[in-house]
Amino acid sequence: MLATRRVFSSSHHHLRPWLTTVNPTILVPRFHRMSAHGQAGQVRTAPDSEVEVPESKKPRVEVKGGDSIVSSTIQRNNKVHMQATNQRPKVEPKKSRRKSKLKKIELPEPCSPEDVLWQEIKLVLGANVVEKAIEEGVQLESPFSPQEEVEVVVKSLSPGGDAIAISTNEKHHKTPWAIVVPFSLPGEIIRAKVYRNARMHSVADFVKVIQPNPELRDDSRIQCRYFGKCGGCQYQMLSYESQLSLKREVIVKAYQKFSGLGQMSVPTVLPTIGSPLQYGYRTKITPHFEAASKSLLKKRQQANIDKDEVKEQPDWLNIGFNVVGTRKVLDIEECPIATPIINEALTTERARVIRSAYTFKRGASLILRDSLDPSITLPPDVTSVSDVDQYLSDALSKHVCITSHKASIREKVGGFLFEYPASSFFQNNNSVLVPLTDYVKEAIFPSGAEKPRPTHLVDTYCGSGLFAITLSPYFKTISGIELSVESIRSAQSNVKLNNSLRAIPSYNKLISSSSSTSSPVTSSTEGPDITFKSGTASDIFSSVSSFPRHETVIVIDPPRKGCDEEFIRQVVQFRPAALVYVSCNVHTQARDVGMLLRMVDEAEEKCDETEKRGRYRLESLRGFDLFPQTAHVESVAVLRLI
Ligand SMILES: C[S@@+](CC[C@H](N)C(=O)[O-])C[C@H]1O[C@@H](n2cnc3c(N)ncnc32)[C@H](O)[C@@H]1O
Repeated sequence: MLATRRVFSSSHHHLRPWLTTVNPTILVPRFHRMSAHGQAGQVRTAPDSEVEVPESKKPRVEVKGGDSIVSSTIQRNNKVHMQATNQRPKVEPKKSRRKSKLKKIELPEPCSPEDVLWQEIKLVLGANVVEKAIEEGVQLESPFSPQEEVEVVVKSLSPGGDAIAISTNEKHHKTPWAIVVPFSLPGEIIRAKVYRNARMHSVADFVKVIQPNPELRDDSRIQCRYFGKCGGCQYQMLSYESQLSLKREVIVKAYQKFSGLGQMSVPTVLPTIGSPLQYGYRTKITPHFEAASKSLLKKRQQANIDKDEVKEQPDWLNIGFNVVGTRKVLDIEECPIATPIINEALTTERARVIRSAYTFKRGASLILRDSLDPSITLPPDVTSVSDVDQYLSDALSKHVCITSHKASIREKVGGFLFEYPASSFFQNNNSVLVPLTDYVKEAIFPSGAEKPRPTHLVDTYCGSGLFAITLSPYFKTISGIELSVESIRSAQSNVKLNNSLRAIPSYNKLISSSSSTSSPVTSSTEGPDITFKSGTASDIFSSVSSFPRHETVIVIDPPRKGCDEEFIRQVVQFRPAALVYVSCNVHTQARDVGMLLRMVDEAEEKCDETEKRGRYRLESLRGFDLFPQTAHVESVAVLRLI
């Protein structure tokens, strides 16, 4: 899963930046991911059951020094099967020591990924049982030792896509204990191999399905030969419909567990909006690789082998994504959720890394981003271009893959163009951005609304201006704020770029098909007054104090950690007509929305009748699927002043 949404995630991720010092086009911050969005290699789907794998695409199954990970997607007769497991380094069980040293149960940080998993484990084991264990204050002893294989029945899916299961063997039930295992579905019986014990649960590798859930699982849907091993995707064996409904469930549970709101305050979560593309959608991937070990470099030096002499990919060099649940790199030649242009470029980039395999002092990450060709200058100098229509048509259709983090990326979202540095944040699934931004617009301007039509927009955590600019035809005044100075510069130049393009009749003609149908407040020639400011989100309120609050909408789109309390306090004080909270982490969104509604209640209770500003209703909740085949869900919450 992975952008790093951000994908990974970003995420949605534990990221450890690590800067390299070698080849400039691949010198990007290096991230170790525990999970990433959608990163895997490709095989073509066979129409019926199993997936055909061309001979050339069979994974290399290799064991190095006894500790490497072996493909969990074992192939027999050129078919991909969800069977077999990863082989991890042998860890001798330390049973006797652990028995005598019972540790206190330490609870995870609220709303962290560990906490989200823990809440799901509690649900499976029974909250009472867990509370009792916590009260007694001891770490229960795992019934399993590392490396032990166990047959489990899956009870539920965690929001991260891992299954929460319990042993099918009653002798293990004396201790309340869950097993967390990937690639498994509710109701299934799975063979799993424990590799780590933690707070009232063991983490295990998937070994094989003993009894599938026939209503959910169909392994013939799997399009990637690395599925079951790569940490990127979790749901390729599911129908798309099932993926969307699982993602809706994640939102339902997140609001139950993390908002602190009563049932009456939370609306029925609407069905998740799917991505128009379910494969080949991802516009950014960041595969990585390790450098040769010092001893290997020394050996080659002693043997007088030139560092440029690399005939074929060395056995130790894997270029790809992390093996699920590990920091080991899986060699991946193709990622079926990435766009075709990215996959084409991946071959070239891999070859370049292989040629320079012995020149890297450290591991590094590659960056591959799908972009409209930024070498086509925009706006064009219409006086010198002979065929403006053709020129613009090329500019809006010719895709390239950018591999330098310093280069500029160009993307089209409906009738708007966005340019931003390759290293900056931008949503990683272009195909869903028109539905997403249209949805936000429709939430702001619901049909049949009697209240004053909003005229002012505050785009907080605005990045390079996605919401501010796509919503610009509908507002008189817009103000955006963002921490990254680079992104703010992009947002400012994107306003200018789009204004210049709008002045070209051929451009308007070209993009009219993708333009929105509802009537804008401002005409395209007039344009709203848009200002962007760099800073932390709560700083925006000093600049928008003159905005009429009953005609103002705030869009909130924070990173995974959500908003800080100060920001929420300022929103409560300002109290605009509506809030649209877009989030890549529904758990922090639920926490923030709950906190906001409680703060509003408190403020209303404390003040005099004349000072009351009104309460919000959480009007709607809906997921958007920005990352098909992965467990990730984007959640949009709409709050309106009653
Ligand atoms: C999920 S992205 C959304 C960006 C933009 N709305 C979009 O969709 O392209 C979150 C953005 O918040 C920015 N950010 C992180 N912390 C922030 C803060 N405290 N105040 C303002 N912006 C912040 C990040 O740089 C990032 O661009």
